[in-house]
Amino acid sequence: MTTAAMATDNPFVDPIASFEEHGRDHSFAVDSTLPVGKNASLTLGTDSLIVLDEAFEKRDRTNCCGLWPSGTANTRAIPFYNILWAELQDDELRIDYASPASKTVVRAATLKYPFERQTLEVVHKWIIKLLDRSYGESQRIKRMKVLVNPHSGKGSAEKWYHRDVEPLLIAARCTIDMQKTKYSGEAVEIAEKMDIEAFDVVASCSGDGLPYEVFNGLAKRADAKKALTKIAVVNLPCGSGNAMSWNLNGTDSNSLATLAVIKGIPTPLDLISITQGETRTLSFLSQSVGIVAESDLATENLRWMGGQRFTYGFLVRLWEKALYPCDIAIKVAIDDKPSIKEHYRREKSNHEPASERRGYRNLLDDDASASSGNDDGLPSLRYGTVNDKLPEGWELVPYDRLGNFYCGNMAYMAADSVFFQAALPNDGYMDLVCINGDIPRTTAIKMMLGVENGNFFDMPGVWYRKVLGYRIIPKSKGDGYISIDGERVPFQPFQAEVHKGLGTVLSKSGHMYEAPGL
Ligand SMILES: Nc1ncnc2c1ncn2[C@@H]1O[C@H](COP(=O)(O)OP(=O)(O)OP(=O)(O)O)[C@@H](O)[C@H]1O
Repeated sequence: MTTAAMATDNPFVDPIASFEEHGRDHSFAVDSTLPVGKNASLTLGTDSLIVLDEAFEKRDRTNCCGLWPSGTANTRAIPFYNILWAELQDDELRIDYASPASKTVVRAATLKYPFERQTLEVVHKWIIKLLDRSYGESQRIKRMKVLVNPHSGKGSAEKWYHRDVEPLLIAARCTIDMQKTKYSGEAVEIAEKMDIEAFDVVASCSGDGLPYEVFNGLAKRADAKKALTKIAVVNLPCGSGNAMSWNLNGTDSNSLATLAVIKGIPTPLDLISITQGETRTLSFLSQSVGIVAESDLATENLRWMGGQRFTYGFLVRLWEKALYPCDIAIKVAIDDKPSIKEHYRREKSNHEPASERRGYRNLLDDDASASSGNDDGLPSLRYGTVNDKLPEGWELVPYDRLGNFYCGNMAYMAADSVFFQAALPNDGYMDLVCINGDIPRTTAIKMMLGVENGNFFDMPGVWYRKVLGYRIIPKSKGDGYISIDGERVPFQPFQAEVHKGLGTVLSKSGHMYEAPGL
């Protein structure tokens, strides 16, 4: 049988290898299949390692509840994405991989095969190829600072770390320095003081609160710009709100998120400077004034309701047609939905390297000169602070019927809630949604459902813009709610401006969020 025929008959033959091999020598095919032991072989397929082993048939006929891609009784296809490591130990070839235990759980597992000493060089080369295909552009053996918030969510973060996270990191040969946070704000101090040369990643086993602290700790350093570029901030979801993990890992399962981090690609992330009073902080997720802030922050007493508490708070306020009058000045970048869609599609097909996705070098914008700053600290503020006079061209407009002011830097705000369908990790814009508070109740409920079913962006009452900065001055008397990344801040005016690609995260694609998009 010719190789070409084999390729069509046998789904496990790498078609590229077959094509290259056709009419040439047979070196690639020999190299991609490694005979191991008497009745087994390992083949580098198109996107999987194909393990052919007579012993499977006797040992396990169940294909692990159908969780592996289909093979025959004596083959197993392990996606390269699931391969964690491979090496020679004594006279054995050892392959560590993430084995599916259910649809939402993977566990570290190992394959071991003996090999002949005289084939050492061949096996060695084969391992190099396997690891190349398994990691692609993702860094291997990541050096991880892991922070565990024992109080996150229902208080299980430490247990989940030891059960779901650590074994996978060890199997992938990551180096781990784990620390439990002892008090609120400690992650800021840890990030501010850490040796950034000794680590590649800070992973928080928590909700979104700890990554927020880590970004802000890195931002406090004298070498903030370098630290935010070098250290990837990631979330291993253990909280009640795990938006960061949904956006970047596509899951709130700890073990699947750990695998996504192990295989994650460094991705610049826009960060937003918030000035309020005399403070300057960084936001990575969202800012809200009005119904969203209040539904989240004013329902802490309803925590027992779990995820439903937010929906309940939202519906009560919708029913009351609550208004949150504000004066707002906005530096708009794109203000109509067709242009936003076009921008989104253009960015989706843009695969320029990470180094090109930071700063405002290429933005033809009058304010670009001050964008990057000249020193190693945080970039200077192009639009000044909330205490400065309004930047030129900005105009404060009364929004007296405002119901919801919601500005996002990521797409998912919670599981199943893609509020910002056009959000991109490093397009240099924030996504701003404004909704009037006096729209009919039925429309408001349709909008709420639209967030879950993906129709939200196109709804007529949803005012969606891409913006570079804004100032907001709440007008109601007394104490209201403003939320920055889910944390309550004083009910006072604040100003925001975005810094293109200032931070770094790990993502699956290297340039997009895991949300369905537009
Ligand atoms: N040991 C600790 N004791 C009390 N608070 C802590 C401790 N460690 C961290 N925190 C605080 O817990 C808060 C919540 O952090 P987390 O990252 O888990 O986000 P979250 O999504 O808000 O959590 P939750 O799941 O509780 O809603 C953070 O503000 C952090 O400062």
